[in-house]
Amino acid sequence: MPFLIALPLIVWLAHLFATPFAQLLHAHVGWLTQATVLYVLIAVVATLAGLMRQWSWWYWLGLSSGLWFALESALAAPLSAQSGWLLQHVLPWLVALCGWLLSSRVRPSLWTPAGIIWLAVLITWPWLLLNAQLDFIPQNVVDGLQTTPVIDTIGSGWLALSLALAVLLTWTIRRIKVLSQPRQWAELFIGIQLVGLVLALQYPFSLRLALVAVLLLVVFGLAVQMLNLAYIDELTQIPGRRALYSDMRKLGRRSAVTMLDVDHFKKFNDTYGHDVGDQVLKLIGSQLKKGRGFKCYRYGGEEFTLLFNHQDSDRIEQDLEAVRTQIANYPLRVRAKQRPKSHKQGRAQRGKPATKSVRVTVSMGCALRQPKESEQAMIKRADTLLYKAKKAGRNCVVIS
Ligand SMILES: Nc1nc2c(ncn2[C@@H]2O[C@H](COP(=O)(O)OP(=O)(O)OP(=O)(O)O)[C@@H](O)[C@H]2O)c(=O)[nH]1
Repeated sequence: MPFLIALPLIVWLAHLFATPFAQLLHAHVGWLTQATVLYVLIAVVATLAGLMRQWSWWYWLGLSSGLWFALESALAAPLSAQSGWLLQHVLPWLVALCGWLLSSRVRPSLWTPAGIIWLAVLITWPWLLLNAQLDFIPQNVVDGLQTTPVIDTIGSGWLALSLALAVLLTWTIRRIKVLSQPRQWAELFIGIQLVGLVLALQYPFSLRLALVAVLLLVVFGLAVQMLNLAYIDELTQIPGRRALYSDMRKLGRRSAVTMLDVDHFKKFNDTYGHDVGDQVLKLIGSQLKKGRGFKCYRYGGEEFTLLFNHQDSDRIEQDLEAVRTQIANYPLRVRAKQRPKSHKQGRAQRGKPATKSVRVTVSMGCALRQPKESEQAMIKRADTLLYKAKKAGRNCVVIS
C-alpha cells in the first residue's frame, strides 16, 4: 500500500531523474531489454506458471505484454494527437481498472470460455485503443494538442492527478473489500506499469524495463505462492505441520512446545455445522497470530502447536493464559438455530435476532524441553499434558 500512495511522487521523481537514470541503466542492463530477451522471458515465465498450475498469472502476463507491445508500436512513430490524448488520459485508468478486476474474485478461471475471452481482451485492448479511429473526442480538443512529446505539451500535472486518483480508488476498493481479497501483487503490478507508462512517453526504454520488472515479480510471486502452498495452512493462514517440523529441528535446548486443542469441538460442529466450525478454527488461528512470545502452527484438525525458544515458565504461562482468555472472551457470531421444525416453533422464533453470540474455549499442554529430549518426544509429552488439562475440566493450561 505505501507504494501506491507514494506513486505520484515516484513518477514525479522518475520524471526528473529519468534521463541520467535511463542512460545508466541502458549502459549496464541494456541487453536485458532487447526484444528477443523479453520474448524469451515472457515464454519462460508463462511456462513456469503453467507447470505450477498457477494459470491466473497468465492474465498479468497478458496485460503487461499487451501493454508493452501496443505502446512500443504506438511510440515507434510520432504520436497522433488523438493517440496521445488516449495514452495520457484513458490508458492509465484502464490499466488500473484491469488491475482491480484481476485482483478480484470476479475473475474467471483461465481454461473456461470466459477466461479465454478475458485473456484475449487483456492482451489486445491497449493496441485496439491506440489504433482505434475514435470520433467522440471533440475536434477542438484534438486540434489543441500537439503531437510528441505529450508529457511536455500537456504537462505531467494532469497525469499525476489521474494517477493519484487511480491510486486512491485502488486503495479504497482494497480497504472496503468490495472485490474481496485482492492480491498484494496487484498494487505493485499496476504501479510499475503506470510508472513505465508515464516514462515511456519520453523514454520508450523504460517500458521494457517496467515489463522486465513485472516479469521478475511474477517469478517472485510464483515462488512465494509455492512456499505458501507447502508451508501455510489454507484454512487458518498460519504455518502448517510441515513448517512446524522444519522449525522444530532448529529449536534449542532451552525451549518448550505447547499443544492446544479446542474444547468440545465435535459438539460445536454437530450443533452449528462444519462451516461454523471452520470459522472457529480461523478465529483461533488469528488470535494465535496476535499472541506474543511464541510461533504458532496448525498441527491438524482442531489441534494447534506453539513453540517457545526459551524455558521461562512464568513468561510462558503468562503468554498462554493471555491467549486462552483472549479466545474464551471472543464473542463469535453464528446463525441462530436452523430451520424451525414446526409452525409453532417458527412463530416463537420470529422477531428474534438471526445470529447469536457463542464462545469457544481451548485447553493447552506445555512441555518444557528436558535434557536430551527429542522433538517428537516433546510433542508426545505436550499431548499427554493436554490430555491432563482436558481431564482437569478444560479451558486451562498445564505446564511441566
Ligand atoms: N469444522 C471442522 N471440524 C474439524 C476439522 N478438523 C477436525 N474437526 C472436527 O473436530 C472434532 C474433534 O473432536 P474430538 O477429537 O472428539 O474432540 P472434542 O469434541 O473437541 O472434545 P475434547 O477434545 O475432548 O474437548 C471432530 O468432530 C472433527 O470432525 C476441520 O478442519 N474443520
